[in-house]
Formats: sequence, C-alpha cells, structure tokens
Amino acid sequence: MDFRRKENLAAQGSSQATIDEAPHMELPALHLKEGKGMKIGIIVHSQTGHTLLVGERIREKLQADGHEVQLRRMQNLEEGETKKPAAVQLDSLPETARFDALIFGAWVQAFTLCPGFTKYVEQIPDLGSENVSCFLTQQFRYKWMGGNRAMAKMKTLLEAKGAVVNSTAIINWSHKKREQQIEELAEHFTSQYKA
Ligand SMILES: Cc1cc2nc3c(=O)[nH]c(=O)nc-3n(C[C@H](O)[C@H](O)[C@H](O)COP(=O)(O)O)c2cc1C
Repeated sequence: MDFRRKENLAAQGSSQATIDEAPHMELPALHLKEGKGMKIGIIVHSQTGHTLLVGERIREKLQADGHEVQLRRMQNLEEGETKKPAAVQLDSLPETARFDALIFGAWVQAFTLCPGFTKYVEQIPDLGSENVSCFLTQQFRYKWMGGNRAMAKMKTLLEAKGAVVNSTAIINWSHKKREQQIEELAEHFTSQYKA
C-alpha cells in the first residue's frame, strides 16, 4: 500500500508550522484569567502534512476565540519508514512548558501510533496535571483500522507523563466526511476553553 504517494498528494497546500498567538478555555480544571485568553500549545508530529493541517484548523478557531496559540510541528529526519521509536531521529523537540493547556497531534503508522510521537513523549519532561487533548490522523476510513489502538497508546503515554487527557479525536483522511470531521474536532476542542 503506497500511503506516502497518496499523502504527498493530499498534503499539498499544507505549510510549515508557525508560531502565533491566541488562547482561552473553559474546562473546570483550568484557571482562566478573567478577560484573558489562555496560552495553548498545539504540538504535532506530521510527516506529510495532514496532522499539521488539522492543527492549523484548531489554531484558527482558538485564535478567533482570543487565545494565544503556538503551533509546533516535528518530523522524523529519516526518509523511509522507521518502525521503532529508538531508531527515530526527530528534527525538533517542541517544548511543553508555559502553556495553560496542550493539544497533541500525531498519526497512525502500521495500525499503531507513529513511533516518532512515542520518541517525543519519552523525551519531554513530566507534564504535571497539564490539561491535554489529543488527536490522530489516519488514512483509512474507520477508526478500528489502527486509529483506536494508536489513540489508546497515545493516551497511555501522555498519562504516564502525568497529563490529564480531556478530549480525543481521530480524523479518517479518506473518509468522505473528512472536512466535517475536522470541523467538528476543531469546534469540540475549542469549546473546551470557552468561558
Ligand atoms: C508507513 C506508513 C504506515 C501507515 N499505516 C497506516 C495504518 O495502519 N492505518 C491508517 O489508517 N493509515 C496509515 N498510514 C497513513 C497515515 O496515518 C496518514 O496518511 C496520516 O494522515 C499521515 O499523517 P501526516 O500527513 O501528518 O504525516 C500510514 C502511512 C505510512 C507512511
């Protein structure tokens, strides 16, 4: 199955991560400063751009709500498929400190979580009881084709770092309702931070 070719085509138009501003949020566990948005970090592992694109959509909505948002993208440096986290070399290690909430994004590789994200989480400091949401992208139309398993792993890894995972979502890239999925995800994640 040639995922790479499909992904490259589909990812056209996606761009490098940028850094901007924008947060504010409403989960009971969060301490929203009155009249101010929150500082929210969106950290994605994205090889071909799908996961980054979803991160960008979330960022747009959060910024529209007045939050200060930083979107950071990391990638594997290897060209081909790397199967084990230990063999992955990441181009960067986005920092997790100084945010009121974090959103992580990654993708499904070989019916489980991409090893680059595992490698990343292994290296970051403890997240304390940081408020976290996470999402995945996958090529197949159904979440049981790797998505659910990858999400369970992603949650376990983040919780082992002390994170409290509030929301999760999976985008099925070849699903005919992909756009709707992305819109709903962005809406849902953003609604968590409304005052
Ligand atoms: C080596 C490899 C293995 C993959 N395995 C799966 C899989 O098991 N299930 C699936 O739905 N998609 C699979 N995909 C597709 C990716 O999960 C999907 O294209 C994802 O959106 C890529 O995210 P990115 O563009 O942010 O890198 C695979 C892709 C590659 C390159």
